[in-house]
Amino acid sequence: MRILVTGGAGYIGSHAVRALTRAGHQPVVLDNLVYGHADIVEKTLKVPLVLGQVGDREVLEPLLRGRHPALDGTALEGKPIEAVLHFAAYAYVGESVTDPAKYYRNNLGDTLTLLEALVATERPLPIVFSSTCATYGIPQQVPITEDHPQAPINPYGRSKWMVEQLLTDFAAAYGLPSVIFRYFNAAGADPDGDLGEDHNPETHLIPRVLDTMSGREPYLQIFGDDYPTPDGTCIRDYIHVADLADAHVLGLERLLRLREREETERRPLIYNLGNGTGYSVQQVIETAKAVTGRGLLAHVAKRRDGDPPQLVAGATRAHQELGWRPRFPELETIIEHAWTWHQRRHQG
Ligand SMILES: NC(=O)c1ccc[n+]([C@@H]2O[C@H](COP(=O)([O-])OP(=O)(O)OC[C@H]3O[C@@H](n4cnc5c(N)ncnc54)[C@H](O)[C@@H]3O)[C@@H](O)[C@H]2O)c1
Ligand SMILES: O=c1ccn([C@@H]2O[C@H](COP(=O)(O)OP(=O)(O)O[C@H]3O[C@H](CO)[C@@H](O)[C@H](O)[C@H]3O)[C@@H](O)[C@H]2O)c(=O)[nH]1
Repeated sequence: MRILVTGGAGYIGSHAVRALTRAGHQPVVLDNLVYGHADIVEKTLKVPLVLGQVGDREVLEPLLRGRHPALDGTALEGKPIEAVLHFAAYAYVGESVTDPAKYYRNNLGDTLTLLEALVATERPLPIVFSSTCATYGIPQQVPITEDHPQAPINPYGRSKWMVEQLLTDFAAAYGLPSVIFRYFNAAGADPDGDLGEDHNPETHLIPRVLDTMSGREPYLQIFGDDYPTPDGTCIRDYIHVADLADAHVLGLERLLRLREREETERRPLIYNLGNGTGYSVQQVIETAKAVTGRGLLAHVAKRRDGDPPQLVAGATRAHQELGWRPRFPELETIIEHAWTWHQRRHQG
């Protein structure tokens, strides 16, 4: 099936493109390349890349009908899109606080345009949406299950939460089939070593630890060691990016099957994606030392605004309903794959 992957030139989207191809689907990427990498799509993944903004109807409408040329000039053979994986968004929490308009315009505004285009087709096209554990805000209890109240504490999280509301309303009113995945902390890299995390700027913990260990950064800042956790540093649930990618194929195929049997529910299917195990910042550093055999200089800095002390997923629903089984649940493996990618990337 021809599947549109918005944000497919980015970190998680590119891994999902690989998983889709391996499952026999034909992905087409739409990305504005503000943060994505054209080479990864065209040379590594070898799938068509359309350069454009998700909110641009002049790109979107012909693209959904398979009539928009790819960046390299090739046509899409008129084969229409049958479903969408929607990764495209801006995801810098700190920037969302200082420039919320950018986040609401891109993450909410563009997504509204996309959803309108999906329901304007003959039969609403299924969509899988990248949401986040940041929609829960400060958790009342961990592990966090899908029915935990949502109270996001920054504009990024609110933009994702608002899209969840749109999907709920579009399902009820127009029968738009959707899956909402609330990811915990995406990490790691494709085990083949040719895909991985390449954000600029990079704010995520594991790549920053590795940048420091390889001498690209002089030291690591630990944002706060006075949290109510056993060692005082924040606890997160790190989930391998290839496991996230597998979940997307399962979620998509479930939507397609339900639609085929005309059993589409008039509400989104919502799943947390995490391993259910939390690691503190300090534990991540110790594990990275063991994996890489390198040391690093770390300073305790003040808390980063908006960081909840502890985020750990309750993800049994995805296991039970989708048959999702993470292949790489161990933090060691996640860091090992990230390290392989990191070294390869910096060797060019
Ligand atoms: N990385 C994480 O830990 C994490 C956790 C939870 C949720 N998410 C969500 O997962 C998704 C992917 O995250 P990522 O880490 O791969 O980010 P990323 O920045 O690597 O990828 C996003 C891609 O989308 C593109 N893009 C952004 N807005 C666009 C638009 N309006 N039109 C076209 N292209 C656009 C960017 O150029 C980029 O290539 C995002 O929606 C993010 O909010 C990520
Ligand atoms: O240099 C660093 C970087 C991070 N941290 C800490 O490490 C933990 C993990 O941070 P990070 O890797 O930046 O991820 P989160 O901020 O936990 O991820 C959030 O940010 C993502 C957007 O990038 C959201 O989508 C996720 O759902 C949300 O959990 C946090 O406690 C940070 O304070 C440090 O101490 N030093």
